[in-house]
Amino acid sequence: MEVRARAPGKIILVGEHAVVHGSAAVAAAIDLYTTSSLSLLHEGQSQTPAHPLDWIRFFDSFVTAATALTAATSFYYAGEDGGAGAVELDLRDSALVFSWPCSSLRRALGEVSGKAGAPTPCSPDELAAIAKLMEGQEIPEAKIWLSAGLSAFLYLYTSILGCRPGKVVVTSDLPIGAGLGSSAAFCVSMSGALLTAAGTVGVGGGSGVEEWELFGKDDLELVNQWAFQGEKIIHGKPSGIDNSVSTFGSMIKFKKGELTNLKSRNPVKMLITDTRVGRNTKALVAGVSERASRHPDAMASVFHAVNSISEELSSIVELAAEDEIAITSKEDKLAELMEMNQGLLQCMGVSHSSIETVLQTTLKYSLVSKLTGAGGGGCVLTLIPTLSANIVLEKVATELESHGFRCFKVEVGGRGLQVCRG
Ligand SMILES: Nc1ncnc2c1ncn2[C@@H]1O[C@H](COP(=O)(O)OP(=O)(O)OP(=O)(O)O)[C@@H](O)[C@H]1O
Ligand SMILES: C[C@@](O)(CCO)CC(=O)[O-]
Ligand SMILES: [Mg+2]
Repeated sequence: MEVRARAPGKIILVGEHAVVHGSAAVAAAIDLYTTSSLSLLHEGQSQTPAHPLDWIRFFDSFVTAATALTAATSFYYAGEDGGAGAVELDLRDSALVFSWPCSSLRRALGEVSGKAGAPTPCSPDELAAIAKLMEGQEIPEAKIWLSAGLSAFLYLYTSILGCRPGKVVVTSDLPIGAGLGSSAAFCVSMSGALLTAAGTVGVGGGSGVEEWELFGKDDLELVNQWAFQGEKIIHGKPSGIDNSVSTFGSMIKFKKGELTNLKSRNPVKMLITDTRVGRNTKALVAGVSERASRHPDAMASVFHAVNSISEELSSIVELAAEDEIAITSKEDKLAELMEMNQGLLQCMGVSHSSIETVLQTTLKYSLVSKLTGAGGGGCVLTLIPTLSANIVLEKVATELESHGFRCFKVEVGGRGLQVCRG
């Protein structure tokens, strides 16, 4: 049985960081996805490549990448394990394969049997056991940041399916660690695939034809709860906004765990600029919390101001959906609110010289930008007004790319988690 689940990345229009401290924020799904494809294996089933092309890929990676050593070791382990098999994670875009023999998982985590209902948070003991299981993996130094994603994977896999053998292949359109919610899309697609394979969600679904299915609200709620636990392993203290918008899609207002769906008739258009400056959400979120504990009153005022901006922006989106304000007036207001939010993100200490370069460049063309996600580098949003000429867009993108940045346009407010069974 193969289950594929895909979950979108997101943009945060306003409210990042402040949302961790209880303010409202507004986010929307984008049309870039992470896909997790899960195949369950029977105990004793061989994990060596079945298809001749897979053997070619296997040997190719063996000679070209040191990481293939890990893959090779995993096949050896699968044999040593008395044929009991392994749990394998193939990160296709990074050309890295990780594998854990089921016997090692059982030794480290005990006889976990898998869980059908709501998640139990990963305990400190479990986290320590997972950290030990990571020691055997050869993660290239330049990609050491992957270890957080691998830990979230091991937690989700073993908690939902127990220590039974299986293989998950992950591919993604999203830049990783750049503010577009790659960690949430990873956790949502993984939880969606695992819970579907466990028969916990999507029961009765599946038309027998290979097509993308949407889940009902209760199933999505459950996937979202599991994905949030995965996000906690990667982020430390997530607000839950990223996994919620990745699971449910659309445009949402999010405050203290409460989600409001925002109807949006004329979705906003955004240019995204990836500064290609690497950053880490966990560290940036911790940095803002430290600033808040050094200056509690000042930061409370900053978070309060962000809350007002998010509330105002969400009511403008809703009024525009009901045709109560014209699209151009809506865009002027959104641009001003985004500009104000960017100033407050600078107060929080999460901007970066590369982000400032994007802001100054787009301002030359009278376009407003703000960072999106955790900041510190990563991606910047530029609002594209309906009436802006294509030639202006081309010029601004060319100038941004001359700085070494990468620009792309996204569709905003699309679908959340989708699943396909093969
Ligand atoms: N496709 C993937 N494969 C493996 N790990 C992934 C993948 N996508 C994300 N991750 C994990 O998530 C981490 C990036 O998460 P992080 O929260 O720092 O950035 P982000 O989610 O892209 O941005 P933001 O949280 O600001 O929206 C990576 O370092 C990795 O551990
Ligand atoms: C920085 C942050 O507000 C958004 C990251 O996309 C963190 C969070 O809400 O979990
Ligand atoms: Mg993230």
